[in-house]
Order: sequence, then structure tokens, then C-alpha cells
Amino acid sequence: MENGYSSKSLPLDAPAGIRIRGPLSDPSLNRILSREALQFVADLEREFRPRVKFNLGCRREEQARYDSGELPGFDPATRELREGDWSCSKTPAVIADRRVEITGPVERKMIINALNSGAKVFMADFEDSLSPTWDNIVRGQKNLCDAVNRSISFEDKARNKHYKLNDKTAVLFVRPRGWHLQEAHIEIDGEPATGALIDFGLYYFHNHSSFRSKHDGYGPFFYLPKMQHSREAAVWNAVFDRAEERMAAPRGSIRATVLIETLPAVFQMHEILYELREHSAGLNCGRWDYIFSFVKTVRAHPDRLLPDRFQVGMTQHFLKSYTELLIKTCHRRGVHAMGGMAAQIPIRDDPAANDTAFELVRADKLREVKAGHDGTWAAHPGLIELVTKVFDDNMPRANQLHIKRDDVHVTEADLLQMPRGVRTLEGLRHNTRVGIQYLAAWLTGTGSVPLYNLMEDAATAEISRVQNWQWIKYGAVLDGEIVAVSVSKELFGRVVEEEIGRIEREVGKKRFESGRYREAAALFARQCTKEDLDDFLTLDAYRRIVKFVPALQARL
Ligand SMILES: CC(=O)SCCNC(=O)CCNC(=O)[C@H](O)C(C)(C)COP(=O)(O)OP(=O)(O)OC[C@H]1O[C@@H](n2cnc3c(N)ncnc32)[C@H](O)[C@@H]1OP(=O)(O)O
Ligand SMILES: O=CC(=O)O
Ligand SMILES: [Mg+2]
Repeated sequence: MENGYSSKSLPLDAPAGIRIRGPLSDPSLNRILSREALQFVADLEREFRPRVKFNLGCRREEQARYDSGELPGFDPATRELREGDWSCSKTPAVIADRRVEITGPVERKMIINALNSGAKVFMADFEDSLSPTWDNIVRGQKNLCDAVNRSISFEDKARNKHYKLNDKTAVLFVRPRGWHLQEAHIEIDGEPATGALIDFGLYYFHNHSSFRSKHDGYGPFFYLPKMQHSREAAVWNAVFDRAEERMAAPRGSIRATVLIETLPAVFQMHEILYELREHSAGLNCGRWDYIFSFVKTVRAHPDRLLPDRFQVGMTQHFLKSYTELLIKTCHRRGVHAMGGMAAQIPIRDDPAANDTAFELVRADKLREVKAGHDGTWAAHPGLIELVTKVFDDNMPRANQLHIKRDDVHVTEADLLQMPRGVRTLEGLRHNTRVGIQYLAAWLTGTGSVPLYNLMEDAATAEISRVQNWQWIKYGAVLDGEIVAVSVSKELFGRVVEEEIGRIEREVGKKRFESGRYREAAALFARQCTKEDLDDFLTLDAYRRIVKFVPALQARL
């Protein structure tokens, strides 16, 4: 026994070439990392790792082109595919009506609440809303197994509250991590595993048969995040083919909705659907990552500075164009076009502010349903009734696949048009205050938090980071100041110090001292002031949450 971890806490019979480097203090989790499950994910890793790495290399090459002045656009080489007549496989009946989907991290109590929420679908998240600590990842898999076999329960002893599933629950979708993230606690042939393949592989291995027996031969269902090109979708499709083949499942039983949430991907929507055509369950407008990606992609273009984050709303031309093109594309190919997440959540202690928040959500959902979306996301169980009503009142059928949107003619210029608005010191302050608090939560194991009455997760925090970076890098001139003020490292340094003070006053000294706020502030400040923008905030932050079994760490 060393530092509280027994060597028995590790699965000792991992197959050759696989090393589990994370501690498993709870023996009930061992089953998740059974020899057979590890063999399944290792086989996927060995087959697909080279393609994942190649694709990440392609991302770097494409970014280098954008950095030298090019802008993304439609690929002339795939024009025929975009213009040709083909359809994706028919959507299974069990997910024909997806009018409201709730999302949330793979946390035990939240899984039960989400499945019971009245939403049609629950997207259980290993991605934007989860801090990928080893414990969260393995425990999340266990929670999902228990949810799929309906044995999940939770006891809140402090509140004397017992949680269990209702008879009728939402259909479960799972979102694995993006291709860029590794799982450092599982090493395969001497290298960290690919996070996406671990999340997908463990979940599929443990749950595929329950799904198929329950849903007419279909499932499990997935959401696929942050892709930039159809070649990445082709890898997912090949992973699905291989998983189905290994488990003797019918081809096309796995279905996945791809989030269009990067700027390069909006020019690839037909191509992405084509690659996944037997496994597709449509596309979704991941608006928050999309805004983040917009800034990231044009990071070397000083004439493309975003206005304050609050002004980059869905009625801005570039976002409206993206959603309309997504609807038209999906409906042409016979699959769902899902809407995105409004950031407002219920505000318990302020009825007037709560009414305003609900009105904003209502307006956002009304815009989505009228545009032709087939369903949308909600961040909180308290919003399900409201969002369902907007869709019920405006979408009499199970979906709107019949609405073709032939009136939509979106060009590259539409998708690249800069949003209008002002840049303010308060915008810089808000980004900083939110970015630091979000990172502090993430470093302590929580990946989605309410901040200033809004849902914040990795995607919204990324907007704060890249917007600050962009303004500092190019010395954005702030609006509304009496004398001309441009953003500099010195000004930002003062803002960070002042905002740390404000955060300490707001959260209280005790919580501030016991949290990781100073570390988060240093990390956030470094990220915002780097000469070259990091691709993802979570790559830098992940190093700080990796926790190896001490004995193994000592040996390295
Ligand atoms: C950009 C994107 O990728 S969006 C998708 C990813 N992001 C998300 O999924 C965020 C999902 N939402 C959340 O995580 C949460 O709603 C938060 C963090 C924003 C707010 O959570 P809280 O502060 O716990 O909210 P609040 O205190 O009002 O919660 C009330 C109850 O609802 C539950 N709840 C809140 N949100 C959810 C949810 N999304 N799913 C399930 N249950 C939820 C809480 O657990 C709590 O349950 P209890 O009363 O049984 O204890
Ligand atoms: O994943 C969703 C997003 O908006 O980002
Ligand atoms: Mg996202």
C-alpha cells in the first residue's frame, strides 16, 4: 500500500501492451476496465491511431494555410458529391422525434435527473461539460452502464433524497471526447490512448447489446464533437463498422449526430454526412464551439476581431447563415438538423431575471423551430417544459424533414461575414472573470458551472480565451472609452489582478483559498498572452489533472 492506493486497485490482468496508470480506489469500477473491454479498446486504438494522428497533422497543415492568409471555403474537388442525389439511411423510429434534448456531464445524479426530465433525448457528455479527470471518466462509464441497465440510483444523504429512474425516460446519446484529447491514464504500446476511442470503446463494449434489444435493433447513439473535415468523419465511420463487426451487430445499428461546431466543418457538411451515411443521425449546430473556432481559424487575420461575446448572438448574419445551411443540407439528405444550446438557465432567487432568461430561451427556440430545426438542446431540467411547448406549438409532426429550405442560398462570404458590435473593457473583464472561474472549476473536477446566471462549459470558456488573445495580440481599440484605449498585455495584466480580487470577494476567502483560482488565473493569463494561440485550452489544463498511481509515476 502506497499513498492510499493499493496495487490491487489496478486491473492486474490488462492484456499485453496496455498499462493502466490511473488509480482505481473504488473496486466497483474494476469491471469497466475488464480484460475483454481493454482488449476491445486497444484493438481500436491500434487500428485507428495512425489515421487519427494523420488527421491531426492535416488540421495543422490547413491552419498553416489560413495563417498565411487563406480563408476556408467549399472544396472544389467534392462539388459533385455536394450537388449529387443521395440520402443517408432512414432514421430509426425510436429517434424520429427529438424535439428537446437535455445535455449534461456523466455525473450520477445528473444522469438520473436528465433521463427523468421529460426530454426526448439525453446527451451524456464526456466532452464540453466534463472535466476529464480519471475518476470522472471511469465513474462516468460505470454510471452509464447502470443507466442503460436501469439499475442506477443515487442517495443524497444530506438532503435525504433518493434518486431512481422513472418508467419513461429519455433516449440516451453519448458524446465522446474530440479527436485531439488523449487519455493519459491508459497507455497502449507505450503511448497515451486516444480519449475519443476510450470513451466510445468502453461504452460500446459494455452497452451495445442492451441497446439493440431495447431499440428495435438500433443503438447505441452518439454525438460526435469538434470535427474539422470529412476525413475525420470517415474514421468515425470505420470505427463504427469495426465495432459492429466485432460484436456481430447489424451494420448501421450505431447512429451518430455530428456537431458542426468548427468553421472548416461548415464547408464540409454534405461530405461529413456522406462519410457517415449508414450511421448518420444528422447534424447539430454547436454554436459555442463554432464561435470559438471562427476566431481560432482566422487568428492570423488582424482585420477579424470579434465584438463583445454577448453580442455574438444567433441573429448575426454568419451564424444565421450557418444554421440555415445546416438545415437545408440535413433535410436534403433525409436526416435531422438539430439546434443548439441557449446559455440561460433558471434563476431561482430573482423572479424578474428568471422571466427575462426564460424569454431569451423562448425566443431562441422559436427562431430555431421556425427556421426548420427538428429539435434543440436544453441545459437544465427547469427549461424542458418551456422548450417542449415552443416545439409542440410550432412543430405538429415528429420532425420537419419535409421542410427543404430551397429558399436558402448561402455563400462562402455569408459564412465568413464578421459579426457587428462593439468591443468594451467590460467585455474583456467579463471574459477574464468567467475564464478564470471556469478553469478553477475544471481543475477541481467540474466541467460545467453556472456563472452570472449562465451555463459555462469548455466551449464558452474557449470563446473568452481566444477573444482575449485576439484583442491583446492585435491591440484592439476599445469602444466607449473617453480616451483611446487599446488592449495590451499591461492592461490585461491589471484586469486579471482586479478580476481575481473581485472573484475572491464574490466566492469568499475560504472558498477562494481552498479552490484553484490563482493557478487558474495564471494558466488563463498565460493562454491569453501567448505569441501563438494554443489550439485548445484543455490541452494545457489537462496536464494538471492527470493523476498517476504514485508507484508507477516514480518508476517513470
Ligand atoms: C456548449 C455545449 O457543449 S452545451 C452542452 C454541454 N453543457 C452542458 O451540458 C451543461 C448542462 N447543464 C449543467 O451542467 C447545469 O445545468 C449547470 C452547471 C449549468 C447548472 O447546474 P446547477 O447549478 O446544479 O443547477 P441547479 O442548482 O439549478 O439544479 C437544480 C437541479 O437540476 C439538476 N440539473 C441541472 N442541470 C441539469 C442537467 N443538465 N441535467 C440533469 N440535471 C440537471 C441539478 O442536478 C439539480 O438537481 P437536484 O435538485 O436533484 O439536486
Ligand atoms: O457543443 C456544443 C457547442 O455549442 O459547442
Ligand atoms: Mg461543443
